[in-house]
Amino acid sequence: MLELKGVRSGYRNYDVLQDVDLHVPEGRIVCLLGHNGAGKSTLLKTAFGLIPVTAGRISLKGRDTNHMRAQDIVAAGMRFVPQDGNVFRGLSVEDNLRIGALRLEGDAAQLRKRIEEAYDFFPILGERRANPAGVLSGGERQMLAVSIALMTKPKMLLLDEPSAGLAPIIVNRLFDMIGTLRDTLNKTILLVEQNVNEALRVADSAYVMEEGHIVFHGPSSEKETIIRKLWRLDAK
Ligand SMILES: Nc1ncnc2c1ncn2[C@@H]1O[C@H](COP(=O)(O)OP(=O)(O)OP(=O)(O)O)[C@@H](O)[C@H]1O
Repeated sequence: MLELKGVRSGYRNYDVLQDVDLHVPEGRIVCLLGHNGAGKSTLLKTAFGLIPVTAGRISLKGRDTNHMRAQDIVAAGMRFVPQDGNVFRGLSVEDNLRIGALRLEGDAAQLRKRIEEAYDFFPILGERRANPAGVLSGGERQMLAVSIALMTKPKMLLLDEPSAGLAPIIVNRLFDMIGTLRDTLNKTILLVEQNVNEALRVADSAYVMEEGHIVFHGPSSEKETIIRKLWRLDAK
């Protein structure tokens, strides 16, 4: 579904990503792990067309997206859920969903259907539909952020640390929900996470990043090796 080959990208005059190869197969959850500043968010933003590629190639469903803008990447079937600022706090839950639907605004029946689908998937959002997003709990806000992205029926989601700041019990439910997105809605997901245990519980495979380089790629069952990589216990 998503393929990065030899990708370099970064900010102003320096590259953060260094020859990154990464593959997210269709219908799978792939998690991207690494310490703060390793380049994980930069990778997601690059894949979503928010940061230009200086070398290498990115493709989505076999189509080159290197020079595509984020809005065209959305149209091609991918949505990005950033870590912060992923909902309009002053707007109601329902208005957030409307905005998430982008160009569907003109088709009232389609829009209503998608909103109801969001409420079916997350009943708590239906109960809170008239509330401002700013009063939702952290977990509810993440559900809304994901639902906003789902409004255009993307095939692929990029999720940047969805569990940040959430209580452990909520984190557990959130990851169950991420697994359900794959298992019942057939979504393909690239997930950046600090919560290694929960991410590996639902992911099919994992990448570990260090200083802009991929230093490990393998199935999520190789948890011990992954943790050794993260703790830098392996000799380089
Ligand atoms: N807008 C920016 N301008 C310049 N440098 C940036 C910018 N955003 C990030 N960086 C730098 O790029 C490097 C990678 O940052 P990035 O946010 O991708 O890391 P990360 O692995 O997602 O970290 P975290 O887990 O803390 O979110 C860091 O050195 C960071 O300081």
